[in-house]
Amino acid sequence: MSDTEQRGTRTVEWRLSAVTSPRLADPVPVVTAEDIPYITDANRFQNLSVYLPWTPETSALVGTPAESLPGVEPGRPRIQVHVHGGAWRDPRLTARSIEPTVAHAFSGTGRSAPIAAIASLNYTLSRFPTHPALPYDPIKDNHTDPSREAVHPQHVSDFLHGLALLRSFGLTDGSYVLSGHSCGACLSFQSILRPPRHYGLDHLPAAPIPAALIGLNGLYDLPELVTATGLGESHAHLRDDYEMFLSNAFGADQRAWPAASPARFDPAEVAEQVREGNAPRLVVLEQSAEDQLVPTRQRELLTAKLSEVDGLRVVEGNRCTGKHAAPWEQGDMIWESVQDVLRLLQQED
Ligand SMILES: N[C@@H](CC(=O)c1ccccc1NC=O)C(=O)O
Repeated sequence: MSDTEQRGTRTVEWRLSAVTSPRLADPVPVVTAEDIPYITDANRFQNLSVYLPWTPETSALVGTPAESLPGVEPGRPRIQVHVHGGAWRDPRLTARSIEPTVAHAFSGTGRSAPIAAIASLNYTLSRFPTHPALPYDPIKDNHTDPSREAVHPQHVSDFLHGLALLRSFGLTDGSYVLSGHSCGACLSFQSILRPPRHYGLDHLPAAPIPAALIGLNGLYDLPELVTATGLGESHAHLRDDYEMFLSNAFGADQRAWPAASPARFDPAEVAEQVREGNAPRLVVLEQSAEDQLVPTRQRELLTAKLSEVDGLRVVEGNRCTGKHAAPWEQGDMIWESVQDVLRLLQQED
């Protein structure tokens, strides 16, 4: 292993690799640094990966330690940061799920890509005692895997530690677009629209502020996911699954769920964050009408709530179609959505 031990965290070197998308004929070469820990004595999910397009400049980085994000421009959105989904519990859905999107973003060889880097974060998961192949129950398994025992607000805490590492790599306010899929969308909106103190995380630094937030097939109103009206007829059969994984991720006391739900944030408080420059002015919400896991009502509720926020532009995107996982599995939809956001941001300049 070429990694070197340092201060209880690992330094990871840039290496040449390739990523694929089912929608592209050929693998796309990239320069990547994978699984960079963002906290001392990290568990196996407290890390992030960075992907760069393969260019003469980035080739020169291969074999050197990944310590900065090349191509950051102050105040210009040149970076995408992504948070994966998986119901806060699926160990098979990781930061690598952004790779098909990376392939689309960096497939135009010779042309300079509109963004300079894509970072993708892992975070500690919650228990998943009923996973068909990889079940984990803290009591039965005698706490052998802390990387699968998170309870809210640990997911937010991990994500903020990850953004703090990216800040030390050069990420600044306005220099990136933040995307999240499913529970990753929930985590992004939780972490950016409310300050750390909302979760009792006052000891953590606030995140660098993204230029825009993109929610993809996201979960935004947790109490509604366990009610008949919230789920609707099409998704009513998922009630017990939702109740199980939301209880594992947020605690069984459902009185704590509203404060953790982006669709229930106080619009006046979010407006104050926007006014002070501590939250983005643009939010794009993507929701596939054919999503078999997330009811479209989740997006409707968040659109309605965030439309009450003075100074915030809320746009319903139309790039996501097909099943719940299609956006990250195929990559092209997420990349189209990021490009839409870059265009919307340009219009505002
Ligand atoms: N394979 C996943 C399914 C899943 O991710 C999921 C299921 C229902 C509603 C939302 C989901 N994902 C959100 O992150 C699981 O069962 O953990």
